[in-house]
Amino acid sequence: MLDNNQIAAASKVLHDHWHAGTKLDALDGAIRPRDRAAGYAVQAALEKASREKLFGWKIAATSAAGQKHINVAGPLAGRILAETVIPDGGTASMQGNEMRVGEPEYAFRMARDLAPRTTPYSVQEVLDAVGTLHPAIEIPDSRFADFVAAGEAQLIADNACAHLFVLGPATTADWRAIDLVEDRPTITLRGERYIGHGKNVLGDPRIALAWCANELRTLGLTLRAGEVVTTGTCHPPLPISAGDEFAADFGAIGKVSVKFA
Ligand SMILES: C[C@H](O)CC(=O)C(=O)O
Repeated sequence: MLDNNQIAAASKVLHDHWHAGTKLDALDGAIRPRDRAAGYAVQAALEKASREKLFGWKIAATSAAGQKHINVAGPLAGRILAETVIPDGGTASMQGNEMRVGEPEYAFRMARDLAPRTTPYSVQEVLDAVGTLHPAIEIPDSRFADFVAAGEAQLIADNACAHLFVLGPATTADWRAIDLVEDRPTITLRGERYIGHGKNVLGDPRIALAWCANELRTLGLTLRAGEVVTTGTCHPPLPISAGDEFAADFGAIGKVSVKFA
């Protein structure tokens, strides 16, 4: 495990690259996290260093395609900072973005805090604390030039590939009655249509949400009222370029879009 100085040094390197829009090959051996716990410790320090308000949480790699994209075996949690949130219909800069993909996602906003616990939360317990469901788009990136080689501990330290995030309006329909497993949003990009599938997200986006609550629980954290959790891409990451518009229509759940400049 890294000591506090090593954690602070690793988070500073990542923070500086994040803000300069530059990439690194790997964290130096002396400050490189080697396991998930060390990765999350660096990520927490990164949040502190940013002095930004926490908007919510992202889950990377809840789908087979997401896992393949960053070469990990299962989900990783990351923080969404307020400065990285773009309004629905707004414009995202491609500057410094090497990953260059857009991802349609299901996002939940918490209505109330989850009470801290030592035992796992059930899916229903977490859902009972949710207020709203939203269509969302994630625009991930990595501070590692070769994110496929970085490994899960470094990817967790680097905030689970968080970069930019677009939250659509809250679903007006009774979202609790919608079958999220069989939901199939349509993504329109450069005149082509792509169909996502709720089932791709850990079998059910609600299971992904509960995974996040339980992952945070093991870190001594809990989901809080107002926080948003975006559950990971429901379609293989779609390549994007400046000039594109990425529009996702989730049917009864609603629509969300972003332009790239
Ligand atoms: C960056 C990767 O595509 C992982 C991810 O953010 C996701 O699966 O969602």
